[in-house]
Amino acid sequence: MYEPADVETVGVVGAGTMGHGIAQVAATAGYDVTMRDIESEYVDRGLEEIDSSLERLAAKGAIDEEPATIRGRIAGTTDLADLADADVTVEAAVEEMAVKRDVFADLDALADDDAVLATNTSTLSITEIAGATDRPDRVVGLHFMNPVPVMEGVEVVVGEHTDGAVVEFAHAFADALGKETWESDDKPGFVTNRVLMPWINEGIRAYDEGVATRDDIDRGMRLGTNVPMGPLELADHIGLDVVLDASETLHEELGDRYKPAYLLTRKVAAGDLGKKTGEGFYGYE
Ligand SMILES: NC(=O)c1ccc[n+]([C@@H]2O[C@H](COP(=O)([O-])OP(=O)(O)OC[C@H]3O[C@@H](n4cnc5c(N)ncnc54)[C@H](O)[C@@H]3O)[C@@H](O)[C@H]2O)c1
Repeated sequence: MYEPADVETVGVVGAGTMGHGIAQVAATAGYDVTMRDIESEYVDRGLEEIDSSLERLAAKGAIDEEPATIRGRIAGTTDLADLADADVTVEAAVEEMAVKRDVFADLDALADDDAVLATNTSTLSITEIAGATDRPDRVVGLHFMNPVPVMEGVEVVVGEHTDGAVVEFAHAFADALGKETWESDDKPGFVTNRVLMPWINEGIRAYDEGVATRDDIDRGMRLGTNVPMGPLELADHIGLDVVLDASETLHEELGDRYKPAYLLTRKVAAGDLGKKTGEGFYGYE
């Protein structure tokens, strides 16, 4: 098993909200990064987001190198085979088991035998994803928080067959990216989403049932419980489709107390997914 210092190249699958953030922090930590999405327009959009995030961080004096230097370590691609040299790959594609299993089977076939394959899944079983590979001992959950360059925490999720040395590597690798970790067993929603998703859904139900205005629900939770965002603004920030996918998985696995709120389902059906579409519980420019 290698140490984070032995890692040269990091692969990232998915250039969306999480994927481009993970690529950015890995490049900022000095690793060469190859980021893959299925369409070149998604890759380009991810790279543009990285450019503007690095510019913002540079303006605040929060990064030690020039944005161009960090950005120069990131290559975008639509070809998964370009991740063949990656010592560790973090998958951040859509939250669908079939997609993740396909990605992991393909990565397993092309990556070095000792490469670590990590998934950023919010709720899906690490063990089931690992089952698509011949190296379930080298598959681990690395659950980054959104926005990745800002949030300091990473949840390390341990699958049924994850090797202890790989778990140790996952903590050390997250540490090398400037993050702090905690560990969860591979149970639905892990620690964070098991507790967070019912909180968000209850906020949406309270809004739908007229308990308070949208703003007062968020304000009440911010001021009343000292969290930086209330449930409705946080849902918009995460993406309502992502919240719904996570809630549905928890509902299937853990029963009715995790049923997604009706208004969440309706907004996703309407295509109002939060910040990323400009409309969710709030409107965005
Ligand atoms: N959004 C959050 O707050 C958050 C937080 C923690 C974890 N996650 C998890 O991270 C993962 C990604 O979420 P996101 O919010 O970045 O979603 P997103 O919709 O912003 O991005 C997903 C990207 O994956 C791409 N994709 C789909 N299939 C692919 C494939 N086979 N290969 C490569 N790319 C593929 C899509 O084109 C899209 O660009 C999900 O598993 C999600 O549950 C999300």
